[in-house]
Amino acid sequence: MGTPEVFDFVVIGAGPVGENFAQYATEGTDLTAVLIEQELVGGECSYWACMPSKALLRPIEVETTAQHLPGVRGAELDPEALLARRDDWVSHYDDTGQVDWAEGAGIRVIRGVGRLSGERQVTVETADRMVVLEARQAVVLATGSEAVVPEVYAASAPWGSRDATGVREVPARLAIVGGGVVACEAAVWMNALGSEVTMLVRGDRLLPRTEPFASDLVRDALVDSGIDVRLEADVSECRRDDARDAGVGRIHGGEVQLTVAGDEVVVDELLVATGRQPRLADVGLETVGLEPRGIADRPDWLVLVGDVSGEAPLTHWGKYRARVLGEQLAARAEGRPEPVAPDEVPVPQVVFTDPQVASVGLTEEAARKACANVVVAKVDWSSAGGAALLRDDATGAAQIVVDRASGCVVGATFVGSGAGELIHAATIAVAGRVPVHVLRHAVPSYPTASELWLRLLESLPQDLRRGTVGAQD
Ligand SMILES: Cc1cc2nc3c(=O)[nH]c(=O)nc-3n(C[C@H](O)[C@H](O)[C@H](O)COP(=O)(O)OP(=O)(O)OC[C@H]3O[C@@H](n4cnc5c(N)ncnc54)[C@H](O)[C@@H]3O)c2cc1C
Ligand SMILES: NC(=O)c1ccc[n+]([C@@H]2O[C@H](COP(=O)([O-])OP(=O)(O)OC[C@H]3O[C@@H](n4cnc5c(N)ncnc54)[C@H](O)[C@@H]3O)[C@@H](O)[C@H]2O)c1
Repeated sequence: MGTPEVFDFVVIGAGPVGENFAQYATEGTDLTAVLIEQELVGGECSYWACMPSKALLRPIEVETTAQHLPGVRGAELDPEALLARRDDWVSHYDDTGQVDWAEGAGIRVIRGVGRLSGERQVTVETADRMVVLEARQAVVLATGSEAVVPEVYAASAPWGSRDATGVREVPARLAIVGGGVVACEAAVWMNALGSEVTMLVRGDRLLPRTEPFASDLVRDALVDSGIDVRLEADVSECRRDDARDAGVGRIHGGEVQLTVAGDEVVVDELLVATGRQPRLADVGLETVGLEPRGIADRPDWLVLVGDVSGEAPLTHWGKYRARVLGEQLAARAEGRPEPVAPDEVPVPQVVFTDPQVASVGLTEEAARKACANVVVAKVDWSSAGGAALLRDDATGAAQIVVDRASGCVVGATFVGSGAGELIHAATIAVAGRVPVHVLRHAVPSYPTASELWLRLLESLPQDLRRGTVGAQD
């Protein structure tokens, strides 16, 4: 295998997070990084997750919006063109552009499976040989996450999120197990593509990590669009003849028969969307005396970032952490003062259903646990003319959660058309700890959906708005 090739940073996994880490750890320095990738540079997000799903969802949202805008006639979905758009946005599963970007930034790319093989050492299994690498500063695991498939479905070769985003054959009847983000978003595009969709949700609401009012609004919208949403629907059995891997996005066998709370549900395909877990298996942890469960107790030279870290499994969050860590480790390597990041940074998320659910920071329930005294303001989506103008069937709501002691917004949730583009204002307010009496002077333009902020601030008690608040009730 020869003498190890030495880099400052050896990064296993070239998803968005690995790429960002390598960029920020080397930019403007003499430090070197290598990215090891077993599939496509750009990772799950670029080819099988964020990009294809959003490429599919946007035309659907535009079409349904157009149907509720008097003055527009003839907006119609073209399924073939929709799938072609998806293929364009995933660059036809070709990562040349991202490899060129990495190499242009001075980052080496090695294709193969990377595994730890000793302290600061990684061995890469490429198509034709083993390559040994050594990290002067750190080995960075950015290996992402993998879907968790409950045992009951394992023998039925169900669809995973890759099949849903990479759909080629549209099943006439599709059951989706799960009520999280993947399940809700996939239900929208599979329904629009013509599947008769049944959602089998174990819990008593969709999107269990968001505000309950958001769960209700999304459920109502999914039901209105013709989706059968079944809550508290436990699947006890799953049978399928001729289960096989027919390729990504193709139907994986015969009919699927599910026993759901005593009822039989028969479908042509089953999508299992029951969550993801950090991809820590088969990365060679045992070679340095570690195992996935004890990963928190690892040496300084081994860094985890992105989905594999167990933090919020979101591209923007992983990339943020990669930027921060990259800059910090570069500074440490060069003996410069390390840039400091705040201890608490709020995590935003947008669920691209219709209506969209955009949230940041704490939910009301979490805020009540974290703060002694919390004030909540909630308004209807159509309370602001600019929001109502976006489509004539506008439904939704906006909510902010304010910590009375500091007068600052600690959480916000917007549910409505285009809500995703509104959330950054809330993120700035929460991250910047801007008191609401100051936010009053951030004037939203008329008539934009941002005027929801006016309505929200007007709903707060006067003392909070005026900034005369103490720690009183
Ligand atoms: C259907 C779906 C839709 C999503 N939509 C959104 C969205 O709209 N917005 C959002 O913020 N998040 C979204 N996410 C989450 C997002 O995809 C992840 O948070 C993001 O991809 C994490 O980036 P990452 O770089 O940590 O991991 P990944 O993107 O998974 O990249 C990890 C890379 O490491 C490689 N790898 C793993 N092990 C090895 C190894 N041993 N050797 C070499 N290479 C290896 C993998 O091949 C992969 O390319 C979505 C997820 C799903 C499933
Ligand atoms: N727009 C976005 O930002 C976006 C889109 C898609 C995915 N993602 C990310 O990907 C991650 C994974 O998404 P996901 O939807 O797979 O996970 P999730 O954690 O959001 O939802 C999992 C769902 O499956 C249910 N579930 C878990 N185990 C089950 C079981 N044994 N039987 C039946 N139901 C079960 C849960 O109750 C929950 O409803 C998310 O956490 C999210 O951060 C983000």
